[in-house]
Amino acid sequence: MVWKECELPEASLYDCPLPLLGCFGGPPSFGHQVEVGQAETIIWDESRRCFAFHWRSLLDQASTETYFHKLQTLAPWDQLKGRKGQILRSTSWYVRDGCTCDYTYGDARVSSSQTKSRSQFVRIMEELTATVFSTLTPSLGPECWPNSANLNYYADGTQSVGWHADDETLFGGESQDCSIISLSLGGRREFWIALKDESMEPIQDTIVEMDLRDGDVLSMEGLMQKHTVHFLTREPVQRAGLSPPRINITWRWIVNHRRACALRHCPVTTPSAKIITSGANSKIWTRPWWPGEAGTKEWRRCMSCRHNGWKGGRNCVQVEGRVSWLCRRCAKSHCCGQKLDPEEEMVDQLQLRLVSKVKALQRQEAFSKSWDSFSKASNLLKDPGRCPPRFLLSWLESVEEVPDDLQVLLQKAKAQLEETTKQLEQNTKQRLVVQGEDRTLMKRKHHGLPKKQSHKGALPPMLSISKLYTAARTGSLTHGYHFS
Ligand SMILES: O=C(O)CCC(=O)C(=O)O
Ligand SMILES: [Fe+2]
Repeated sequence: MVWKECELPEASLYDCPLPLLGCFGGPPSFGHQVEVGQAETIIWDESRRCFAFHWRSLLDQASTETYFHKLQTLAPWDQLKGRKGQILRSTSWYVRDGCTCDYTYGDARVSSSQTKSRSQFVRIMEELTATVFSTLTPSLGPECWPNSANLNYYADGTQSVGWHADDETLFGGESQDCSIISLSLGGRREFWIALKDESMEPIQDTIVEMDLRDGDVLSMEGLMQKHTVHFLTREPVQRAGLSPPRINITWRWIVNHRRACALRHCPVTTPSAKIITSGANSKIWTRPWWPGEAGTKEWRRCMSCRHNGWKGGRNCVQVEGRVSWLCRRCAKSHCCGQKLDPEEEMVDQLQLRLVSKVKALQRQEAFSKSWDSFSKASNLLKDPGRCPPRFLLSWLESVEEVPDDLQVLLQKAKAQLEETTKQLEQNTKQRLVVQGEDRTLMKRKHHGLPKKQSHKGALPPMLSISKLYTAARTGSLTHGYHFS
């Protein structure tokens, strides 16, 4: 990770104080043990006026589960689709205090207009905004809280947001200080931040990686949207279709209301505390890539999880005593005894179970032919170990060979899936995002999926296994996860 000081420094914190949210609860941590309620610094770059902080589990599990469920079912979701009809993710838009501004990214516009469930949605968002900001910045009143939020719903790990900056005119982030505060609910996902070059492309050797888990809050402050881009990776193929759903809420301050908005000429109140202390020893600091920060990193596909996060790979290290190149997450879990998240272990076990079942059937001639034609029709690799689990399950279903223990799980998950899908669809407008090749290309490209899709062709109906996790979280499927 190479963050060098900027040659043309931005205004210093002393010349132009910035009320950093990361410093409200006292000095943030710089790579040390984080105290309860304390923020961990992810980026501290005084030369660019870029600051990012992370709060682990700001909301407890009971709250995250409640809000996840309410937002999943009551937010007016817009389903964003790519050119090939694939769902990129769903989004929703919330504004406070009489604002009627729409939100645009690329050429898709999310309206703030009325919907059936809007009043319930607004009530939940008001409550959630109060919960988060009275914890983060207890000394500030509601008039200082953000006046809008963009929500994203990722049904599973195949859905993501490409490299982009939240530099829309509405928030003024392209040229002035702009704070964005994001809350994660549901499944863990990886979030990368990098300095950007003149053409908005991330500079590869400046990527800072982190995990965002259920209840976590991340702030990006100062001129982050001017100098950096961020990216929510897709999960490794083997795991993507099984990863639990995630909702992300990013609060922002609209500082340039649209012409038609009644608040166009109203002054905007943003936090204005005189907090500029930091405890930082240096003017530039990024959270270390762990483990092996000192070791040589190479951009490769991880040899364990096979994740190709961006441009066919990601930062990997050769951990002592092993020949293979591993990504940050696998290096941690393989070599340093650090456990994966329980949900991920469940996914890995399920994948192993599915792969071994498919492999066992493959050894029988009749099934072997069926698998060959299925993998060919679905453009999959023949080796089941290299196939996404949902395809394995689809095939097992198609040959009626779902193991007994998974049968129970499947039936329950299907019932739950139908119910959730019905509720979700009631609140979801279909929107096709047409991908243009103009000035908006950068943003569009950054918000869309990478050009290549790994799986094409006709597929049998598929079970969205991500819903298993919704079920598992509510306890109804707990017993389904015992594997023989
Ligand atoms: O889901 C996330 O964590 C990132 C969302 C994001 O970057 C955005 O909405 O602009
Ligand atoms: Fe963003």
